[in-house]
Amino acid sequence: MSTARPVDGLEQRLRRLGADRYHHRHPFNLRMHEGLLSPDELRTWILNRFHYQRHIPVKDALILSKLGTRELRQSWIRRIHDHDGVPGEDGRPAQDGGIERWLRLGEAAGLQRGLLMSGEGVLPAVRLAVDGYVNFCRNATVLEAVASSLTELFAPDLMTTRIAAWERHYPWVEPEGLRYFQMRVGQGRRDAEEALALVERWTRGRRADENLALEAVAFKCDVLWSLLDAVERAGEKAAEHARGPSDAV
Ligand SMILES: O=C(O)c1cc(C(=O)O)c2c(n1)C(=O)C(=O)c1cc(C(=O)O)[nH]c1-2
Repeated sequence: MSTARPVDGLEQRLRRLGADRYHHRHPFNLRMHEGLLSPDELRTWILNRFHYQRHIPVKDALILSKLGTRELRQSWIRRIHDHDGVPGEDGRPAQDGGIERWLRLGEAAGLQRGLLMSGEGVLPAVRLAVDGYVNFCRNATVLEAVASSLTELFAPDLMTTRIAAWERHYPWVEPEGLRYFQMRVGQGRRDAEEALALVERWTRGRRADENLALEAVAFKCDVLWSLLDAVERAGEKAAEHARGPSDAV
């Protein structure tokens, strides 16, 4: 009988990486779930995450341009519609997208959509993290660019936790605001399944290619982690400012 351990498949390796490095473990998210964020901290997160959200269709358009067949493009283009929405014949939206729902989330938390649209208040490190993700999808191979979306394997569970935490701890956010996350749970599951099937098809169990996919997901975890580091630090600075000058010499 062989005592060799079976070699883990790609999905198992991805799930192990996520368990370790996905932003569900970030202290800011842990505080969010425990109900410990102030209204200003939650609003800072919503405003800065909008910068990420509005760039998702841009990175998906870059990925679209790398897909070599009609079938792949037909499928991937849905992601752009999911976020940008679909215009109707009369110029009014036939289908709202995630960006519109995120603007409503801002309004539900007391942030005017004009402020979110202006980009005012987006933290420098958040701009860099989001640029990093967009440029990764611009410059990497199609395998790596598609693989970098695979953090979505972990997002639906995190959003389910988030919805429950917000209902419980932040009732001042109007329930309509949660629509973004409620819609995204199903969309994220479907997107992750689709991307995983593509990455498995392209890597065909070759270890070196699987490693490239894992590195892309590790990079994406760093993007999401850095974004929260910046938001968390902004909250600490605001609290220090509110306390006034310290006595330390
Ligand atoms: O709130 C979250 O924790 C979270 C995480 C992620 C993710 O893991 O990339 C996405 C989203 N939300 C999200 O809303 C979203 O539309 C999305 C698209 C993508 C992607 O890489 O294509 N990730 C995510």
